[in-house]
Amino acid sequence: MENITENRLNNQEDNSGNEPILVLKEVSVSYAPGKKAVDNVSADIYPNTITAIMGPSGCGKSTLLRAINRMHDLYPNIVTSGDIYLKGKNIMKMNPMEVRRMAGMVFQTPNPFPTMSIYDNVLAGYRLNGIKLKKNEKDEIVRKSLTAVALWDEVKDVMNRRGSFLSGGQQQRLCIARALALKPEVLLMDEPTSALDPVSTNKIEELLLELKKNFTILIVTHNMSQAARISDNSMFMYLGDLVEYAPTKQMFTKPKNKKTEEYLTGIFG
Ligand SMILES: Nc1ncnc2c1ncn2[C@@H]1O[C@H](COP(=O)(O)OP(=O)(O)OP(=O)(O)O)[C@@H](O)[C@H]1O
Repeated sequence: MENITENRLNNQEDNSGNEPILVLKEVSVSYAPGKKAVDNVSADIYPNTITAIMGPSGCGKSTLLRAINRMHDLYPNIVTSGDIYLKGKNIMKMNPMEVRRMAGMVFQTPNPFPTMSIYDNVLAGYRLNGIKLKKNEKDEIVRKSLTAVALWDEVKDVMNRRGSFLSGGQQQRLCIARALALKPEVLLMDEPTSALDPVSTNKIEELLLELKKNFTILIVTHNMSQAARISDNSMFMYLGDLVEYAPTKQMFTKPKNKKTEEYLTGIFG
């Protein structure tokens, strides 16, 4: 649709002197031959930013996000093409487990492992990766990760209780802690607050603003006011295309593309 160079980010001044941490180059994903759910998407994402990915249902937001941590590899019928560079390394050529460690994923519905304790939930990624840790290392990772999501004080005395014992908002913070425990470069979040009440949503939004000091965050959201509140840059996708990628303020006040404007003003979506 648009020339891909348009989508590098329509305002470089915020990023002067910065190398992108994540580079998408002509990324396409097909679930069935001849039909692209994500079509030739290119974008540079800069460190310590929050990027909102918006667009109507079925436009490819989740599909794009999943490509970034090689989740599509789990299904042989899904074909991904193009290149994705994370900290300069082409993730298409890396071990998928390493990619998933570097690009942590948080889903729409909080999904702590129901039979595991809070403590073990935080460390689940290490277990899945077959990484053995000493007790003091584990304690340190659990404490730091839960502190980073502002959950430590609430759960430090009930660490052996199951993750499912927590409220929905706490469970989502536990899932974010689980992703952070692996010290990722990028956090990929697929509508992480859509199952939460406004108070829990507000806490997660505050948390994301805090976390961006140390991480780079991509968040799929249907909530335009959320995108306006927390994101630095926004992507608008439509029918698999990345139609517009710009600083959020600019996109919300002066969208360049008619489709973006129609979506943001509620004409469709
Ligand atoms: N596992 C799958 N198998 C086949 N087609 C799929 C699969 N997942 C998604 N699709 C199709 O790919 C396209 C993009 O879907 P995707 O879930 O990425 O969109 P989305 O923008 O995240 O939508 P939503 O906002 O509703 O979550 C849609 O046409 C969808 O039907």
